[in-house]
Amino acid sequence: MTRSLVLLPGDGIGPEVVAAAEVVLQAVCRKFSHQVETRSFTIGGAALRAKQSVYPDETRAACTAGEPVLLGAVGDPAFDHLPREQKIETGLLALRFSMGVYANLRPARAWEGLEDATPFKPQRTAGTDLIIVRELLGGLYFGEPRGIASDGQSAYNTMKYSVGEVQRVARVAFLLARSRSKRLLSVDKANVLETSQLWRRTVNAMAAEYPDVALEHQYVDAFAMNLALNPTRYDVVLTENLFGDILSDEAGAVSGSLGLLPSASLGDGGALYEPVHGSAPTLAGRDVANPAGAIGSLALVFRHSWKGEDEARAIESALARTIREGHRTADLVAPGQKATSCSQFARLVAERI
Ligand SMILES: NC(=O)c1ccc[n+]([C@@H]2O[C@H](COP(=O)([O-])OP(=O)(O)OC[C@H]3O[C@@H](n4cnc5c(N)ncnc54)[C@H](O)[C@@H]3O)[C@@H](O)[C@H]2O)c1
Ligand SMILES: CC(C)[C@H](C(=O)O)[C@@H](O)C(=O)O
Ligand SMILES: [Mg+2]
Repeated sequence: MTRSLVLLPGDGIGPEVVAAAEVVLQAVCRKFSHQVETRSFTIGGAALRAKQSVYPDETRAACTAGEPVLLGAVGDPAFDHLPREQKIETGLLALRFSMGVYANLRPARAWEGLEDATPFKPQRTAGTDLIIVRELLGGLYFGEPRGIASDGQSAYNTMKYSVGEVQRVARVAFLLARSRSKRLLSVDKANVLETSQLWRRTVNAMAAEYPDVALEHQYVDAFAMNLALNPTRYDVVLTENLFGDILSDEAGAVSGSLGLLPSASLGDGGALYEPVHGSAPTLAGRDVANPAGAIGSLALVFRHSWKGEDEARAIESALARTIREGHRTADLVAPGQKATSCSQFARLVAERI
């Protein structure tokens, strides 16, 4: 059977980390005798330059046809001045919205061999293995009305959630918790925000359907601290869009680098896979980016889209072994120390599949 994967290399380091994931994909196909056909489309600044649109029609058609999509990153400082409707980041949100991917799974773990690479004490981070389930299509990112007043002296965004929006992402989190440690933490700001009060009430009401899952709640400010103090305490963490965006970058620091974090965005149809990091413009074109987040995202393609748990584990084990054996990209070495390049790191992972 031939599987299809849509590739969106995007901007900055995006094409380099996607190319790294492709090298690993080829190794997986050889080992497991799979055939995967890849097709690449433009998005973001690259698409704006080539097609005058951040999310061109042919890219949209490919991404909404039901096949999994692997995105590198988007973002280009040359276009930061554009108004919101034309912004590259607005194109990324349009991609996610068009694919209907409301549950963004962002796993973060401590890596054996990287104990000295985080600012945290290894005895606190060792054993960290958590997944943030970030609601991806609601909240402040999409709420209307939004805008800047005509006199330019004030601006506003709307934080909005419906019961249905909370239920569909909470269901993913409850089921994930059931398949793991049976513990679910929901993070909100219910002491201040009505959206969070609705969020908490909805999640509490659903808990009866999952009596085997122990549900806990924390306010987002307290959890931001606890994630740094005690990351090993947490397993599945459910939260709304903006809180999840911020907390997942913090989880990147707990792991050692944002470049290590993969993600899977799931909905009722298609699935979008992307490293958590952005286009890191200062690293682009230098073969220095860490491709682990993109390679880990490929593992998630196998796990969630292709029912390929063995393949996913093979990729994750090869990644862990490469890191354990001391191969580190520039983000993980001390200044002046020799680093493994992005492309070389990918080859090392591929050899270990
Ligand atoms: N999913 C996405 O496409 C996505 C995500 C985040 C940011 N962005 C966009 O990317 C651009 C840059 O944003 P930013 O600087 O805030 O975030 P960023 O994630 O690009 O970079 C943050 C920091 O992490 C480092 N970093 C990120 N990825 C790395 C990797 N793979 N290897 C080594 N180091 C890595 C960068 O050098 C930088 O120091 C912006 O245009 C932003 O909107 C896109
Ligand atoms: C670039 C931006 C729109 C995006 C987000 O906020 O979702 C990014 O920060 C992420 O974490 O994927
Ligand atoms: Mg982010």
